Parts: sequence; C-alpha cells; structure tokens
Amino acid sequence: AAAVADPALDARLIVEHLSGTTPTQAIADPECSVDAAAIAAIDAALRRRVAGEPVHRILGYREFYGLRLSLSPETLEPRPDTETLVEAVLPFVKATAERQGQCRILDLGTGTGAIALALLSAVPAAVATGVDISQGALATAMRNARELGLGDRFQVLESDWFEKVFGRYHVIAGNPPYIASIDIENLQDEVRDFDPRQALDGGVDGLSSYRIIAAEAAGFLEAEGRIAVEIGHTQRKEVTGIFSAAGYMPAGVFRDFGGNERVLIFELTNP
Ligand SMILES: C[S@@+](CC[C@H](N)C(=O)[O-])C[C@H]1O[C@@H](n2cnc3c(N)ncnc32)[C@H](O)[C@@H]1O
Repeated sequence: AAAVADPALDARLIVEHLSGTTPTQAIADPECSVDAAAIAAIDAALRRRVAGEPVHRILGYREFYGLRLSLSPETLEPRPDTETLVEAVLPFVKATAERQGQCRILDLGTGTGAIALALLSAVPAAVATGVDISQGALATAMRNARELGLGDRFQVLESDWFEKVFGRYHVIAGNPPYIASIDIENLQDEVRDFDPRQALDGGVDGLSSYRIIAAEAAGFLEAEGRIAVEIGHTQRKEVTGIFSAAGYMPAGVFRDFGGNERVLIFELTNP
C-alpha cells in the first residue's frame, strides 16, 4: 500500500536486524519469540519505511562488495553498480601490487569509503587515500575502515577534488556526482530526499567533476597508472571526449549488472 518496491525484502531486513535473527533461524525456529523492545523498534522502523525512508538508511548500513559499510546523512548509500568499478580496476591493482610490492589508490569522492575499502579488502599490499569535500563523509569512511580492520592502510583527506592532494598514485578512482542539476528534482524520492545533494549534483550538464578530474589528474598519476570513473549510463561519449582532450586514451568500458555502460578506465596517451 505504501508503494515500496520490494516490501517483503525490506521487512525481512528490518526484522532480522532489529531482532538479531538470521534467515536460517527464521526457517529452523519460526516460533522463536522476540522481546517487546525489539518489536517496538521494528514497528518504529517499519513506520519510517512506510513514510518513504530507504531501508538501508533505517538500518544505518549497506553491504558493498561483501563489506558492511555504515552510512551517515553525509554519505551516499553505495550502490551495487559501483561494484563494477571495483571489479574493473581490481586486476590492475593486483598486478601493480605484485610487480611493485604496493599499489597506491586515490579514491576521489570516497563517501563511505566504498571503492577504496573494497579494493583494500581484496589486495593486502594496496594502500588508499579517500578524498571528499564532506568532513562528515570522511569521518564515516574512516570509521568504516577501522571497523573492517583496514584503518592502517587507509587515510582520509578533506579536499575539493585535487586541491590538497599530494604525491602520485597508481590508480585514481572515483564515482563523482554525475546527475545534471536540472534532473535532481526528477530523481526517485528515495534518492533525492535521502542521498546528499553534494553526492549527486554534477553541475549544469552533469559532467563538471569529470572536467576537473581529467584536467588535474596527470599531476597525481604514476606514468603507467590508470584512472577509473563511474559514469551515468548515457555519458560514455562525453566523458571519453573530456579525457581524450586532456591526454588520455580509453583502456576499458565496463557494464553494470543492468547492462548499462557504467565504468570507464583511462591511461595516459604519452606516459
Ligand atoms: C556519487 S558520491 C560517491 C560516494 C562513494 N564513492 C560511492 O561510490 O558510494 C560522490 C562523492 O563525491 C563527493 N564530492 C562532491 N563534490 C566534491 C568535491 N568538489 N571534492 C571532493 N569530493 C566531492 C561527495 O561528497 C560524495 O561523497
């Protein structure tokens, strides 16, 4: 009745989380009793869900690449499509770590730390810096890193893109805001009302962040390094054009789970 897309799934996630039960328990012990405090918490959470709040905002976390990431009001809820970026760049991160003993990753617009932490969890010789303009997001990213036992290989930097970045990186990765400002109002309520606008708004044509990243990345990229960016599903041509004009050539196009072009990888044309 509340037009929730998958009410059974959301109800199950809420009940499991707040009653501390598992799907296996629900099958093995369906008569298991749940205490009054948990029932009150479940009722309150369901009311928030019916009022339109996304289920993971209510739970306070979302799984990404097998990692549990805490959310805060300043962080985008990481999406499964962004796992495409992790998968796309992972072979290069692994190969660099094997060849050089280390792979330095710069995650631009790190949010919850999703991209950087997924790569660190998969490659023990990698280290990452998560950049964000939002102090609140960086606090959440650092907390996630510590909770996942990755805190010693992850650092955060409050910066407007490259403004305060220093050093050179083997991989510069990012899922920048890429929605055109005019389209923000037409987004699903759950996105528009609960993901931070700063994480969504890519300027007049949605491409502002790519222009800055393409123009400035060369000063921070190792000669044989790679840039990997998530894009909106109609933006491949434009984003490729922006990076080509800045001296990069395409090194891969990757599709998300829905078959949309979602991730582009670039390397320097003349390293
Ligand atoms: C689409 S979200 C991506 C978050 C996370 N990387 C993910 O994939 O779930 C974009 C992120 O870029 C950050 N951001 C926006 N403008 C920025 C800027 N000028 N400099 C640095 N980060 C910025 C936002 O705060 C947000 O965390």
